[in-house]
Amino acid sequence: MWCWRLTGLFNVPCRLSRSTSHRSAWLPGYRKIFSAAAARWHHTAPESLNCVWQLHGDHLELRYANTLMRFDFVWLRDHCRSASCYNTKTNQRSLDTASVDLGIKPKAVRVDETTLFLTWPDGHVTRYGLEWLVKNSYEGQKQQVMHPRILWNAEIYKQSQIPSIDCRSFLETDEGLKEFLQNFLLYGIAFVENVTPTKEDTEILAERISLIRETIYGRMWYFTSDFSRGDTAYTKLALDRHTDTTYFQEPCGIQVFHCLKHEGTGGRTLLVDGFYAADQVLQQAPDQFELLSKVPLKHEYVENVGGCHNHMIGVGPVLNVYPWNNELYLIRYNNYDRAVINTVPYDVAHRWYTAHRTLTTELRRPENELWVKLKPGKALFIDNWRVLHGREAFTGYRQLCGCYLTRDDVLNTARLLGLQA
Ligand SMILES: C[N+](C)(C)CCCC[C@H](N)C(=O)O
Ligand SMILES: O=C(O)CCC(=O)C(=O)O
Ligand SMILES: [Fe+2]
Repeated sequence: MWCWRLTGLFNVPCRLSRSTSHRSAWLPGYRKIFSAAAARWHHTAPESLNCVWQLHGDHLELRYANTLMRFDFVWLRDHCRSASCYNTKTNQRSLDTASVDLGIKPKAVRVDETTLFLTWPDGHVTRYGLEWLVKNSYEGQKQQVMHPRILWNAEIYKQSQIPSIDCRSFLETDEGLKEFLQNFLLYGIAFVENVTPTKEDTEILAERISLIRETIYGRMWYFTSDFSRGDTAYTKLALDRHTDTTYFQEPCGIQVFHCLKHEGTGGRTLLVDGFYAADQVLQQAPDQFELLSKVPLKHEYVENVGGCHNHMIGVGPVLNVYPWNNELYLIRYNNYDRAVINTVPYDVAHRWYTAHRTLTTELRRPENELWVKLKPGKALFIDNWRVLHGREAFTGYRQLCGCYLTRDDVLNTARLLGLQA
């Protein structure tokens, strides 16, 4: 499996395994530090280079498992897992962090093969497993991806021949559900087949993996081209690729679509991996990627049709990345619902339009477009934080049902099944 990482705004993402790629980046510098300070480094055992450490004025430096880590002393006191500091039954901290002296420094440090021991001025002893430190340190985190993913264009997606999961296996077995969720996490889309084409059966599917997110559109919704709501979705017109609910402070995490009926032509669904396109931007123009991840934008939904009156505003950049490793986690892209740009001065606005054009060009490449015709019985789950959807214009009567899901609850289900989410 490819492990795609956005290693840094000004780096090209790589497909190398995580340890090799990062180590090569810092090893020369590290060697220098290491040899200059060699006399003061402490080893686990004289013959072992497994773990070495050094106490500095304001931090502890530790090298273990090819990771050079630096820990703040308050951090080390704060994360103490001793019985008086941490409740392992609830997995909650009991220590009052505000009671820790900000100038605290360990009075003794010792390391054996597996554990770091710190004795604090008041005599309290903190123990850390070295493996735990690697996993939980900033330096360790930087080398990890939060969400393993496979970025795709139409060819890659088709080549991987991801099967749809049978409805019964999805509903009745953990293996079926897990396979579905693994596909969903990796690709941002997944299908369930042999679903009874009703709103009620679609609801049962949704509830198998998450809480349903009720919105201004309701809990489970039906929609046709009756313009019952003041939005283009409720017409027969084509809809260009977009993500939904960009005008929420937290856009809906997942969208479920199930076509219950279509007597007519057209109406195919378009799917585009927004992260694949963003990754192309990162490679071609990292400064444009950065701008798209920094400029805050407003999206807005103003509705005054029939009895429906709504005014929603959501603020956030087009690309949302974790600042410590630059990994993308959310794309907000909806040119219909984007509001007036008044959050940046004119020159930044112009640079933003250039960057938006680069991203749009990638999103519109025909080779990135996956077209599917939704049919009764086949439900589609879309990661609305990653994969854009659109539709072709259509004729005739077409009825879609579906709902939005809360992202936290989908990821919760995935983690409980042992998946990294
Ligand atoms: C899915 N459903 C028909 C209920 C709502 C459609 C919302 C459409 C809106 N322009 C957006 O992109 O958020
Ligand atoms: O009609 C469709 O296939 C999708 C319309 C749409 O974008 C939506 O409902 O969010
Ligand atoms: Fe939509």
